[in-house]
Amino acid sequence: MRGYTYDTEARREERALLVSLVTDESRRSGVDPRISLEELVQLAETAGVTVAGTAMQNRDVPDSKWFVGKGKALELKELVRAEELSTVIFDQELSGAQVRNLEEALDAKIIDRTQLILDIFAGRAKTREGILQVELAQLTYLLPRLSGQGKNLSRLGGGIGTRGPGETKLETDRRHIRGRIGELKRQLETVQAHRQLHRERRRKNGAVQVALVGYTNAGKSTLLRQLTRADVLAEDKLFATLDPTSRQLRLPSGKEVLLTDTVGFIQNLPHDLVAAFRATLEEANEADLLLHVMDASSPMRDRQREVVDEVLGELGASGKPTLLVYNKIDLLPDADEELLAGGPETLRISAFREADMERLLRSIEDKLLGGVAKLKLPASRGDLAALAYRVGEVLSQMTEDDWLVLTIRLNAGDMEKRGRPLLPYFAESESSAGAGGAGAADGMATANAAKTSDN
Ligand SMILES: Nc1nc2c(ncn2[C@@H]2O[C@H](COP(=O)(O)OP(=O)(O)OP(=O)(O)O)[C@@H](O)[C@H]2O)c(=O)[nH]1
Ligand SMILES: [Mg+2]
Repeated sequence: MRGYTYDTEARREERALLVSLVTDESRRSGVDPRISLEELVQLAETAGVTVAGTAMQNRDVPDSKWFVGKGKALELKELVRAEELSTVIFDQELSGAQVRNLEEALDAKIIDRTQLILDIFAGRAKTREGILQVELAQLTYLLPRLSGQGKNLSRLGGGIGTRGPGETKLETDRRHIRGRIGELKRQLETVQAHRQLHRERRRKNGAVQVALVGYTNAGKSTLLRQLTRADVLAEDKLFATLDPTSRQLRLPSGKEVLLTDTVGFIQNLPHDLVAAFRATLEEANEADLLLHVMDASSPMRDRQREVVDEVLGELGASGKPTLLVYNKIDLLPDADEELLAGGPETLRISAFREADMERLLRSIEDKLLGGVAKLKLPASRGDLAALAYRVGEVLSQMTEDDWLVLTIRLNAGDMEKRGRPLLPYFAESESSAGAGGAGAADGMATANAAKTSDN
């Protein structure tokens, strides 16, 4: 039998066959199995595997022993032998028993979609939190698959590449793994509490936060780089980004906001995994505005958009002010561009066009700034005037007798945090661009009316 230890060299030489089983259940899910398999090819390539070919089988339900039908298993065995393949990767999740049976029968390493994604994550996590999360997800995946039988556990742990729950850890028993899971959870709690503190401090400082979210490979990191001139890794690979990266972003008015890149989403991501990355995605949850970046050139773009919306829903971030950004428009023929769904809140851009970046910045600003309002302050209250400059952009300023009249384009978020002393002085509010802005501006007008009737 093969020894399943992999170094980078071996990883490069890995040649795999990719297999998808189409069942009644998967047909009901509405996910096109060919598109999913196509994505599996990209995932495998991202993991450094050479894809030798793909195969599909239709069956009402998976075979409990072999997952695919027995005849298909024999066919695969023949292929593995003839093509000298090292690995067979399945597009669906396999049970521990199925992995063992197939490994024995095909004499190849068997990996499923989840494990492949976990392997990619393991190779890419950089921060302590990311590394802990990946190990936790890997062990959670592994545990129910260790159904006794005294097999060498390292065989199950041997995914693509060597990182992840290292072989030494896996040679020990389940109890050890459970212990490790508990330990990882505790460590994560500490790291996350720390991050929470950090976030709260950021909030207190009044930093307005914008988060880039979207399907993997949509161009989020590229946009972060183009918009902030930051040196951020962007690659034509799935899951290039695992750890959230934040950079200062200067809007056209000169206002600075914090722009955060997040891990990309993918369909059929097991729930455990989503949970594992929940903390990372909390950055999205905390944001004042989401930029939902889509790859307009992908034939799967509508499905991808749904997947992202679903995950955002699970995170409790669905109601957030969101700007839909169709990216990579340069790859589309003009005629196709019109087919893109979306209303006035939708932007069509190419990350590589300077003019589009300026347009995007303006849209972010419009979306963030909650509307225009007039503020009438007693000229003696210079302290309040200073505050006014901090809650938005002052568009004009004039004096009327003993009053100072300011027209301000408000930032709704800031207003809530720091604008309380100003509330009674707002004379009127005009148009409001942002979602949160309308409410805030109304509130101010009302507060003013109450004040006026007092006098
Ligand atoms: N043609 C074209 N390519 C783009 C555009 N934006 C990004 N790309 C390319 O798309 C690929 C993926 O970009 P990334 O920025 O890494 O994507 P991401 O959304 O951060 O991906 P993950 O971190 O994997 O979730 C890279 O090769 C980019 O150069 C665009 O507007 N036009
Ligand atoms: Mg990225």
